[in-house]
Amino acid sequence: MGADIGVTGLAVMGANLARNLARNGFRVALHNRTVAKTDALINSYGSEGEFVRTETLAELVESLERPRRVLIMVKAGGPVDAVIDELTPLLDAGDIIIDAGNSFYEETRRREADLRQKGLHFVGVGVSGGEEGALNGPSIMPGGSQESYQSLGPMLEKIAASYNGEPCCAWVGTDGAGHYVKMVHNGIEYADMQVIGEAYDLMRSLAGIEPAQQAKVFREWNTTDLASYLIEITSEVLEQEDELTGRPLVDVIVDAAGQKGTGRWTAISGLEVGSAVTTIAESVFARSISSQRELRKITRDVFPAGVNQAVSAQEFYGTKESQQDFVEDIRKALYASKLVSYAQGFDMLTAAGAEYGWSLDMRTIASLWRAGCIIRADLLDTIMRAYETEGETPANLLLAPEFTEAISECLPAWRRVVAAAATYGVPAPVFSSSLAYYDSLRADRLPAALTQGLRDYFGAHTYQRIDKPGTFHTRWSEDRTETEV
Ligand SMILES: NC(=O)C1=CN([C@@H]2O[C@H](COP(=O)(O)OP(=O)(O)OC[C@H]3O[C@@H](n4cnc5c(N)ncnc54)[C@H](OP(=O)(O)O)[C@@H]3O)[C@@H](O)[C@H]2O)C=CC1
Ligand SMILES: O=C(CO)[C@H](O)[C@H](O)COP(=O)(O)O
Repeated sequence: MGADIGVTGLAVMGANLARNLARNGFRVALHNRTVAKTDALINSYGSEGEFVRTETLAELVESLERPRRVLIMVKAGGPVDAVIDELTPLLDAGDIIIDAGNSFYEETRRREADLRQKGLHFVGVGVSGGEEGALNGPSIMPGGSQESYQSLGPMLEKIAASYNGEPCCAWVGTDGAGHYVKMVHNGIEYADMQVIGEAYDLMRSLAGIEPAQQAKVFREWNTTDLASYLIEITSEVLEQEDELTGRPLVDVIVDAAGQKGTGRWTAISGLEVGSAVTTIAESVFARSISSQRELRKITRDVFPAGVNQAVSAQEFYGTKESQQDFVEDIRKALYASKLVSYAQGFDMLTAAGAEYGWSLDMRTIASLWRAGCIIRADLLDTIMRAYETEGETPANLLLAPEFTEAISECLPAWRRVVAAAATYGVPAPVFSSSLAYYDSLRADRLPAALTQGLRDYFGAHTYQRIDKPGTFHTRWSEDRTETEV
């Protein structure tokens, strides 16, 4: 009997997905470029299910039932193409190649089109949940053809996380749609982490609340409408003591955030599809600034922190009562900013669906993120409900009845927190830009009118008028009369 599926790429994610498949009763053929990893997996976990050890991709393909299903879980980019190039001549029409890594959706579109020509199915699948999720049930976002999902779906649904008995796995759209949805998930993940970071920084810098004490605050917040995996693990990271120094671990970690690309792609794609994903983009830039350590050092030397500002902030927020009020303000600012990042994520999904011809269903996508993935949060169940009412899809999530009241309720606190951050010089780029997004959406008039006037002045770019249809230009360098063009 052949194996049900082959997995190539047995680093943390591939190894755990393979184990998850085997634990769920599938016969799994294993392959890794470095054979020692295959052996390590079989030695440690071989008793968890049925594994077939292979040393080459040819052996892997040979060991599979038809139509063959090969899941690639290697480093995104060139390695995926290298594996596909080696696999393709070994496969037959109707076989399925699955790329479950964090591949760039445009590459998935290219690979899918290319392999379709050769009679193969190529399925780009977004997988989220990290190491633990891959093993015990991740959130799975498959793209590719609907036909391939018929063969693959039951298997993926079986190993996925479940929420109220529903699998967090559903076909989301053709070609690169799965990887696009995963990319947006990661963009939101960046924003989620950045708003948590800003809340931590403000509590510490302005109210003097130390990490261990903040762990309790985050644990408390996890019982509110902020309840989520990332809030939960924040308390664990904050209470961790460094073995070597006895200091809070967070104080000995270098303050330069890494990034592998998905956040940057989200920001770029937002610009391309014309969706203002300011909160998400600002989160990516926050990581970029953190990594410019040399520049930060030089700047700090030129503009030292205002010691007096910090002292007055401590006087203001340091007393027990004002501290409590400030912490509650920060919680509200965090929640409102988080809502904005989800609103932007879904807005760009809507725009991308139209751009790429994907029938992305926002309700389904929200449902997939309710469990298993890194951004899982109670909020996603509410978002799912916001998209449930047929014919009443909100133009923007902030306008859904589920959230309008929440935003109004958080608003005064959100403004106070942003004002405090600016007054005392604590960077809060995402709290601020999320508030600016909200204010921009609700503004009666934007200064874009002046921008249009300036564009017309220097480049004859024309403008439209509020009081009559048509396109107009003022003869700025002549007699300044207006002409319709
Ligand atoms: N880590 C995480 O939390 C998550 C990761 N992902 C994505 O899943 C994928 C796998 O991630 P992860 O498990 O962390 O592993 P890595 O991204 O670190 O990739 C390591 C794997 O890629 C293989 N590999 C690298 N280059 C090649 C090549 N040229 N040819 C063949 N194989 C190659 C390695 O083989 P060898 O052992 O021989 O070096 C190894 O199996 C990535 O796309 C990642 O972005 C998705 C969700 C969460
Ligand atoms: O996909 C993931 C989680 O959902 C991966 O952990 C990814 O590496 C996170 O992105 P980055 O490394 O850029 O923070």
